[in-house]
Amino acid sequence: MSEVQWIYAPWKIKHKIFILIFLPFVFWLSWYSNGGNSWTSSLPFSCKLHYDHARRDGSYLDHLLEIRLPRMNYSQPETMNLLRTDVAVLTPWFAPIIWDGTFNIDILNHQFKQRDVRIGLVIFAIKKYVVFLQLFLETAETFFMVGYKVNYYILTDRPKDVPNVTLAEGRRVVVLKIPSHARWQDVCLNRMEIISVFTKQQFIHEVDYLVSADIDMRFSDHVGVEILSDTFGTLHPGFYRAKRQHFTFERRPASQAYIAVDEGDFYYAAGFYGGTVDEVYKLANQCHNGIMTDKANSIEAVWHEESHLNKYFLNHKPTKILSPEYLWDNGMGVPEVLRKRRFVAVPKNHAEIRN
Ligand SMILES: CC(=O)N[C@H]1[C@@H](OP(=O)(O)OP(=O)(O)OC[C@H]2O[C@@H](n3ccc(=O)[nH]c3=O)[C@H](O)[C@@H]2O)O[C@H](CO)[C@H](O)[C@@H]1O
Ligand SMILES: [Mn+2]
Repeated sequence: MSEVQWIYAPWKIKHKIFILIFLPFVFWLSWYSNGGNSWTSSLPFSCKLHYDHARRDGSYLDHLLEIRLPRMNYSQPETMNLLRTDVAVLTPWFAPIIWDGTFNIDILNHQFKQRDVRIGLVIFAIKKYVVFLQLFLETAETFFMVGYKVNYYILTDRPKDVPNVTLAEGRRVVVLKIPSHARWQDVCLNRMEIISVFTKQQFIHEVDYLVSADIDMRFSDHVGVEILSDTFGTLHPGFYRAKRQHFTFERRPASQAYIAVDEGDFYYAAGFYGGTVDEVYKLANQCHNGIMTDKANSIEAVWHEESHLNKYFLNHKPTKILSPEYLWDNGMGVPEVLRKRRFVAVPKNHAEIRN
């Protein structure tokens, strides 16, 4: 008799039992150790997906990518000298306030490029506001997130009026048709609901960060990854020097946007804010809920969704604050602290354009 013992013989009854019990266990272990996201994550063909994901995440493959990146030469960061002496560059909750002179864009690009971040710029062009699209898009191509993947999400009731603008590689226009509203106030208020719905449905699968901007604006200087953070808000050009009791917060306690006179950090403009897709979803959803509750109580906040945004940022402090360089109105002149005007209001005839 032969002494050969089969170590692995799937055709034998005992080994079949072995396969039936052991193989599922191997798959389960692999799935579990992959974070339990998807059973396909344990298969080899998903490696590339995971690699791409990790790149964007800035997580565990960083050290591999770094080998291929060039060395950087830049002057040593200062520990004993201030970058700016004329403005605050940090909030009491340790969020940086972004002014010209406070950041080195080369260092930031070096960091963000490794993650290959994708940015969604959300803009509404309802009714006559489509006239602002051309200049907005052209100047965004020159100044906004140059060198990065950008999706321009244009929410409009007039898709046919979206102009054809030449875009750099990796950047595209995504036109999303939405209904219009008779009152301009409702167009503004409705932005929160639309952003929350599309973020959950679509944006979350396509980009890493979302930036929401007014359309009656043009870019006139660099706006790049220095703005990106979990959440960021912009200091309103009309109130960045004002005392909090003069902020135009909603002051009626009946509104969900109510803020007392002795509360509030800054007055944030609704014309430029953003964050990671997850955080923008939470923000838009919560503001939308506040707006709906107000509606049920027959009250409309004084500055519409901007009032609700300010209430949200009071309770959920932004992790970065943009100086008014990132939202300026030339009607306010050009104070000395403002070394750059990056995103500027385009003058408009309110009565004409809103009706
Ligand atoms: C710079 C800034 O902080 N602007 C805020 C401010 O004024 P603005 O006076 O700048 O508001 P606005 O007329 O620009 O309206 C806000 C945005 O809604 C869209 N829109 C509005 C009306 C319309 O018929 N079609 C249309 O597409 C468009 O994207 C526009 O940019 O107050 C508004 C609410 O009162 C919003 O909070 C704006 O974000
Ligand atoms: Mn505006």
